[in-house]
Amino acid sequence: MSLCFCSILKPSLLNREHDFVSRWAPNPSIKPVQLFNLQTHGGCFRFKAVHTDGVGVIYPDDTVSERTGPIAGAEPEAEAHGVISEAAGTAPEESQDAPSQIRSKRSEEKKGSVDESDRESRFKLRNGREVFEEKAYLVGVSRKGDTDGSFSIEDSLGELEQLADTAGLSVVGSTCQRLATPNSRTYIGSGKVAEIKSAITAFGVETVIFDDELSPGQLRNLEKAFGGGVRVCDRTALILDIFNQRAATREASLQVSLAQMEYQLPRLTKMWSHLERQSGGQVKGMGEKQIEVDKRILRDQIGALKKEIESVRKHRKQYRNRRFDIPIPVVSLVGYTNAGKSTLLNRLTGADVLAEDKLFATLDPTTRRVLTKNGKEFLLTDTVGFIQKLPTTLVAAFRATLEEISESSLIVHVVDISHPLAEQQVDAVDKVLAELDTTSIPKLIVWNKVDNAKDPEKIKSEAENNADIVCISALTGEGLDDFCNSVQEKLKDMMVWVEALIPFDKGELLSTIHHVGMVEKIEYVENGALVRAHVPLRFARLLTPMRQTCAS
Ligand SMILES: Nc1nc2c(ncn2[C@@H]2O[C@H](COP(=O)(O)OP(=O)(O)OP(=O)(O)O)[C@@H](O)[C@H]2O)c(=O)[nH]1
Ligand SMILES: [Mg+2]
Repeated sequence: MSLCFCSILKPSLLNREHDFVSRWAPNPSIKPVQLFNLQTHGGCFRFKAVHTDGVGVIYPDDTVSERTGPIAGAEPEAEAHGVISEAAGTAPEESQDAPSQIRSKRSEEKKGSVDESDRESRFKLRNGREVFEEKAYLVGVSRKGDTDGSFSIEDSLGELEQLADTAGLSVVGSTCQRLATPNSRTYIGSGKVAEIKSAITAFGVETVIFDDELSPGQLRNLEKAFGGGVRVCDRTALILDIFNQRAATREASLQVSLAQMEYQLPRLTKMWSHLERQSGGQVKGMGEKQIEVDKRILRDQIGALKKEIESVRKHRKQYRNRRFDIPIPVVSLVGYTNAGKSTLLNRLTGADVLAEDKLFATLDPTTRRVLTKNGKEFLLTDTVGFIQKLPTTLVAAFRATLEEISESSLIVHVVDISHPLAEQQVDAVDKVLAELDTTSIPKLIVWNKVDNAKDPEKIKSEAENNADIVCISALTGEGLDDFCNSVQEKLKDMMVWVEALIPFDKGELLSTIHHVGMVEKIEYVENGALVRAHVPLRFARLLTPMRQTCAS
């Protein structure tokens, strides 16, 4: 993928020595090649390659595409999809560039290929970066028999458009097809392929985005069918790209890189088979060997990333354990992307987490202390938003972050109740929560953006009849006291009943009971304060030596 819309794999993010170096040359006159910028290009790869001595241009795109033909012994599904692109005059250091620099460099390249008058107007400022707004065309497929009440194909395409917009693309059209089973070679039928080809010409489309994950072979075949340098990609690549653009911390960058590599690993298949074709079969088997080498290198990088993420995970756990020493319950905000989680955290704690009308504004968890009006305390954690068809590689890569959720005392599921697809979004979030093994954690549902709902009164009265639902507007502040009370009630259900005699010289314990527990009665007696209260289990253990049964 190029320009603003690019899934740039950052091989040297962690260990520079793990750079993606390929030593394929069988001929001593051909120097080893360093692949310094591995990008998805419609799910396949475009390597910017230079010889390690910094000279020479190898296999421009055109050469490869001209030579692309049926591969002997290859399954149609597993057609070659690797392309080594021209890199004349490009220094290998480019791999060390920040993504924004790489982006703008690619934007520069693109500038030359687009009509002058059109060009300038299509450079837009996104997330503080100048990006070239590619023209995108969306394609969705609905399966016959898909009647589970989830997102309709139109709804899903609407969401894909939002994702494309977030990634910095301009959507110029879309189409969908109903199929019993997707075509194994091109996902959609040949008539649809022809229809999209016409749209590409008519609208000057540069990128075609499919709403479902495509196989590597399907991606390649579609790119070939559309021709003319049109990129093809799928929803997963788009989401990975947004995450890549949004990753602001080291932890998020690591997790995104891992997800990208895991997405790309199966797509390396047959990448090098062009070598066999170009050499007229004289070095038969070379491409095959190279795939293995490249896969091994990528696997090594994945291994290194996983180790690094594991150390981040341990760090995070230590930090959480330290937090557990303070017996304040942790409440996690979860929900569909754009539901208003960060706005709620900001409103309750005065935090300054980025909250905006874009998908996936938040990638890293932020925890802040909430002090309620009645003097109670709890910790509130904002987390990454979910989406339907969330790539499993992403969930797996973000496990370290998502552990925050599975170790909290209470999960608050924030729903944008004003959204026409609120119900479907709730189902999508529940699906991800089930994957995270959170069934034993109590949940509170928050219907947010009630100020924006068509019939707020109806929604409020519906919520009143359900003890597990609170209606709020994080924007206006409406219902926030009710929210805090409901959180307290839910937390109380998780607490244990204690009766303890707190000596006068341990006064600080008494004030902690007030902050984190629910005090029923305090009686001051000769040698201390006799307390009857609900307290968090961890704190109850601390009080064990002081526990006793009160007389009344
Ligand atoms: N009208 C209205 N808008 C809201 C409310 N709460 C949040 N918003 C808006 O909804 C948009 C998304 O809010 P965020 O807080 O960023 O949503 P989020 O759930 O954190 O989103 P991600 O980080 O992408 O998962 C922003 O434009 C907010 O101003 C609300 O109660 N009413
Ligand atoms: Mg957020």
